[in-house]
Amino acid sequence: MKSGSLRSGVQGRNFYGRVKGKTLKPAQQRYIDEDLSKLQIPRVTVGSNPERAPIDPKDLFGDGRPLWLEVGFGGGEHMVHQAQANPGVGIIGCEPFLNGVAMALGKIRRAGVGNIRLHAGDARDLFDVLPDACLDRAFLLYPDPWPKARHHRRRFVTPEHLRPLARVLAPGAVFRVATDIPDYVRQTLEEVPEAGFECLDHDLHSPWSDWHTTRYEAKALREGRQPHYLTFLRKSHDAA
Ligand SMILES: C[S@@+](CC[C@H](N)C(=O)[O-])C[C@H]1O[C@@H](n2cnc3c(N)ncnc32)[C@H](O)[C@@H]1O
Repeated sequence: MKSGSLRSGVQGRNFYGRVKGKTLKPAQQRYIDEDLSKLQIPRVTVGSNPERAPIDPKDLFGDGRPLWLEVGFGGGEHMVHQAQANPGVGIIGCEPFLNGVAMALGKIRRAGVGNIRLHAGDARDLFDVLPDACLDRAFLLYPDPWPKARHHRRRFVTPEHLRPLARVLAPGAVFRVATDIPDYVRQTLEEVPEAGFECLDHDLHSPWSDWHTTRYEAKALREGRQPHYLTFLRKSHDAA
C-alpha cells in the first residue's frame, strides 16, 4: 500500500489524498460515503459492523446474481470494464488507496454502471464479513510487488490472505492473477495451490478474451516489463 501525506481541507477530489496506514479519518470516510450515496453505491459494510457479522450478499444487489471480487482495483479501469461487459454480475471492488477510490468513482459515474459495490479498505476486512463460498470469481491484478526479500511476507499471495480468499470463493470459482514481477510469479505458483487452488494456465499474453489493461500494466509495459497472467480454479472445499 502506498503512503504519503494527506492534503488538508475539503478540496474536491484532492481531499481523498493519500493516507498512511489503513484507517480512514472520519472526514475522509464521510466524503467517500457522500460520494457513494450520491451514486447510490452501497459500501460493503465493515466499519459499522464491529462484530464482523457476515453480510448477506443478496442484500448488496437485491438478488442472487453471481458475485465477482476485484482486490486492489487501483484506478478501477478493469473493474468498471467488467461491470459494463457483465451487467448480470455483481462486482465488489476493494481498494484502500483513496486516490484510486476517487478515480474509480469518476469512472463509475461516467460509465453509468449500477452493478459495483465498493469497500474502501483492506481486503482482509472484507473477507471477514463475507460468508463461505459466496464469490464466483476473483481478480488480483498487479498486486503490490514488495520486491525486497524481507518484505515478501507482506505480499498478497501469502496464506494470511489466500486462506480467507479461498474460503469465500465457491468451488469451481476462477481466480485470476496478473503480475510483472518474476519472483511474484514464483511465489504465486507456490502459494496459491497450497491454499486450495489448481493452476489452469500461466501465459505471457492475456489468455482472457475479456481482458482490459490497467494503469499499472500500462506503466509496466512502457518500462519494458513482461506481464504474466495466471488462472487458478478453486478446488472443492473437501479437496483443498
Ligand atoms: C500495484 S497497485 C495495482 C492497482 C491496479 N490493480 C492496477 O493494475 O492498476 C496494487 C493495489 O493494491 C492495493 N492493495 C494493497 N494491499 C491491499 C489489500 N490488503 N487489500 C486491497 N487492496 C490492496 C493497493 O492500494 C494498490 O492500489
